[in-house]
Amino acid sequence: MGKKTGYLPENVVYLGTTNMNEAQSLWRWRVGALTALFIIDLSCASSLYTSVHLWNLHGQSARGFLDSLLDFTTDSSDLLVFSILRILCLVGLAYYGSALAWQEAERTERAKELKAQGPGSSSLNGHQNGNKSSPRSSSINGEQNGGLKEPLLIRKDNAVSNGKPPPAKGFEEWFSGSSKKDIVLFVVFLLCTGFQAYVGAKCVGFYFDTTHRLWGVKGEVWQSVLMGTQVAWILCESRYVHLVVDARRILSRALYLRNRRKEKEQNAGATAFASSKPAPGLAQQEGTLRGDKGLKEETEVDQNRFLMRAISLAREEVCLIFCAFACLAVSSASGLLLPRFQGRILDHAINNDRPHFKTDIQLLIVFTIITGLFEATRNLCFTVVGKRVLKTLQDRLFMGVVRQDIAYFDGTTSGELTSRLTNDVSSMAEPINWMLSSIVRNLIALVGAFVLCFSISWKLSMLAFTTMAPIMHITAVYSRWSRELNRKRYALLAEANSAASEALGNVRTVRAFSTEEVEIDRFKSKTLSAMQKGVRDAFAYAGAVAVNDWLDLGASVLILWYGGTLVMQGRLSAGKLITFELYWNQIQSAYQSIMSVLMSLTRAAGAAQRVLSLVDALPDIDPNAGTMVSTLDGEIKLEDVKFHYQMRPQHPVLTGVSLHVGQGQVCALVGRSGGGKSTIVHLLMRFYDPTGGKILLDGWDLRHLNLKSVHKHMGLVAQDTQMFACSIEENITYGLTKYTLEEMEEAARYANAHEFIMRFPDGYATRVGERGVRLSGGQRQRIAIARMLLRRPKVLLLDEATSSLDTESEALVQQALDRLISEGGRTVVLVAHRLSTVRNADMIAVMEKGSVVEQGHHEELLERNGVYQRLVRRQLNKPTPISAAYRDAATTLPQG
Ligand SMILES: Nc1ncnc2c1ncn2[C@@H]1O[C@H](COP(=O)(O)OP(=O)(O)OP(=O)(O)O)[C@@H](O)[C@H]1O
Repeated sequence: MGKKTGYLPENVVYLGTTNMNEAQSLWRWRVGALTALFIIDLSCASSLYTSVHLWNLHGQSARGFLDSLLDFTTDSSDLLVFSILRILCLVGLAYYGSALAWQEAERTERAKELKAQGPGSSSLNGHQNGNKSSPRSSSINGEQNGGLKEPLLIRKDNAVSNGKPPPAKGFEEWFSGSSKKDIVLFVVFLLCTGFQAYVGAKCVGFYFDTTHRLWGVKGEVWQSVLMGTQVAWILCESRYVHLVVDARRILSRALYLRNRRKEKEQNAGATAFASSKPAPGLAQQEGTLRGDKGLKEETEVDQNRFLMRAISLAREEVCLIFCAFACLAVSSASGLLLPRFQGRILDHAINNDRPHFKTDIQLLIVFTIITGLFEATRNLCFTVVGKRVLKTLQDRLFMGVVRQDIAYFDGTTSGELTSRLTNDVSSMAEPINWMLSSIVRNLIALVGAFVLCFSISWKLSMLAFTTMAPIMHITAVYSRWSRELNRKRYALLAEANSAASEALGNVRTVRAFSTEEVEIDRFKSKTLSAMQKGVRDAFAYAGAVAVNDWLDLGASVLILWYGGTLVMQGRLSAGKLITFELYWNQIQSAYQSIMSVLMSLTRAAGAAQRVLSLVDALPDIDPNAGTMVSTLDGEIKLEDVKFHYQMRPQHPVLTGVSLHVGQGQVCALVGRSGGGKSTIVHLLMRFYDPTGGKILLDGWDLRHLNLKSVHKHMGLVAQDTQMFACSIEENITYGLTKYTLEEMEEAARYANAHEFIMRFPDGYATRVGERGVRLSGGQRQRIAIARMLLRRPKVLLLDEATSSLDTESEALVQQALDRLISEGGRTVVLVAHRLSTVRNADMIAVMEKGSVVEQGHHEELLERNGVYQRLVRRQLNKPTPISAAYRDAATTLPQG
């Protein structure tokens, strides 16, 4: 399921929903579940109490009840009383925590509104400005499709992204924030864990009824199940109080946003909110997933979804996975038997039972070899699967990126994309690798060891498991916190990547302006912030692991204490105690392995979201859809074409362009810089679709034609000549599978490129460097022209194709183009500033303010005494560039 607002970048935290119905049902459901838990808890306690008192007729009177309260081993009155007290406390704490969550949600929303209104706002009352909400505030509060369907967002502190540390919080602000609520929740946790430990301790010392039966089942079993259930429910209660508080926050936020929306609608009229368009702030946000028609939904990835996707990615490797699972089954089964043999060997040694001792030693050796062998094979299979999944993922992501609409690339940077292709993919694939190899194995080990522990001594197991609740709680708290932190960290790493590739891509400018230090600082500030987050995560992780380890050791002490007592009483053999301890260690290590996989899944969920969103996003302009075109006459018609770029929606570039270029005609687009000439070329190539009107090619709407087949008949030489880091030959023949060397050389000759190419020692094999840096601008442009000519297109689009050339080269290239044009049968649309380039065109279209203001021949337009004549006159009177530069400098630079 995707989010309604489209792609949500890493500085956004998902909190749930603002849909009122969803929020309310979430709240009701969680409150209901907590109530049910309380009822079960109380039922367990009272059933236990009743069974003890009915069967033992113990503590009938009020006095007896009070006495039995302190009777730890034979009565359960204490459990009943403590259950009632605990439930009352939890209800109170849940209520108070919910109230705090409510306040917190409102405060956060108001602060966000304030922030969005800018530094000018001085009070917390954002209501006065309701009718002129800034783009940012409307992006947060705006709801699409007329409903409260927008997800809840919290933006990270912008200061972090600017490389500056966020302002320090005052104690008041700190303490009045979510910390109070966290303290309440911590108290809930302590309370529940304390009671759990109490019930656990009671389990081992309690005298269960061995004489009575109910429905054929022994009283001992009934009572131990009741007590065991209570231990489990207490853990659930703690968790559910957290969930209720969280649901309250989501509900209060939804309510707050609904009220604010109503207020704003009353103030500003329904128009502002009834619009189904996304708010401009969000629409222009960089790094968002967008298609040609606007923002896109992002694939939301949480742990579970990540798991499902990982499984579906690994589906192709089903044979290897099957083999791995077979090995896993054998190694797990034999691995689970090892502690049993170890315990038995110890018992045989104590009892001096040599024959059994020897047999068990032999069996232990055999099972150890089997376990190791199958374990190694399983590992190998899963590692190979992991590597293959990584490759599939990399390929799919690259496919996903390349096929995106051009509008997407307008709103992102190559550094950001490189970061996705490298960092994010490997961060996502790493846990998949682990997960496949470790999660199932550890689950088997965990469940198996759990059952075996209970079979050895259920009381010992109950005691040991009381430490599981805090371990699980700490792990859950850490993993939630770490997920958000890592989401931010990945975003910062992408920003660092972006800064680096920008600096490296413009390294000459950086050198010319001596801004190396500035660029280094910019990069460092990003990596520093990312590193700080990583270090914080490492500290928290170390803390969580340390506490878990202590608890783990604590459990071992409990096992040895109670187990040792049982051994001394002769109720348990030393070997069984050792077996139990070994199984317990297995449970611990399996649990920790599962947790670390889950934690790495959590960390990787942020990266996975960035990767899978692109993998899943289909372009709005599908180059493979539409009617195939086998030949093209080349007639072009623009009918009232309107257009604006998504990143600047408030600035219309074309306001209604109508133009007809007949088959084989040459049309020159002229006009002021920024008038929209290149935009028309982009629309003809269908890099974007017009926002109004239509473009017809041979009478067909361009949107209905198969773009790939259309592009075969079109040639573009763009303003910024694009080269690949390979040989000149590869650059000229780019995208062609069939060509002859003669054809290539002919194209190069046509473009007046052959001569300079042959002057290079390696000729056509000369490598041009990244983006053609080893060539001059003019050389690059001539190679681009040769590339286009080799395809012999029916429609030529020349966007200032000779702009980088000196007068001599321009004359040479112009000659080549003239020759090509004069061959006839080709429609040419050329954008040019130089008079010499446009004067021979069949038609000149003069563009101003997004529309064609004049059309006609050169002479015709000159006679009109209009915009074209002024342009020509200005060009004829144009001072030399150098004097113009001096003049501009003199008028624009501050004097003195
Ligand atoms: N990808 C883009 N996103 C947002 N705005 C853009 C984008 N490309 C161009 N623009 C804006 O659109 C307007 C028209 O640009 P265009 O490149 O079509 O002008 P032009 O007439 O070709 O200019 P020039 O002669 O200088 O090349 C300009 O204001 C420009 O800033």
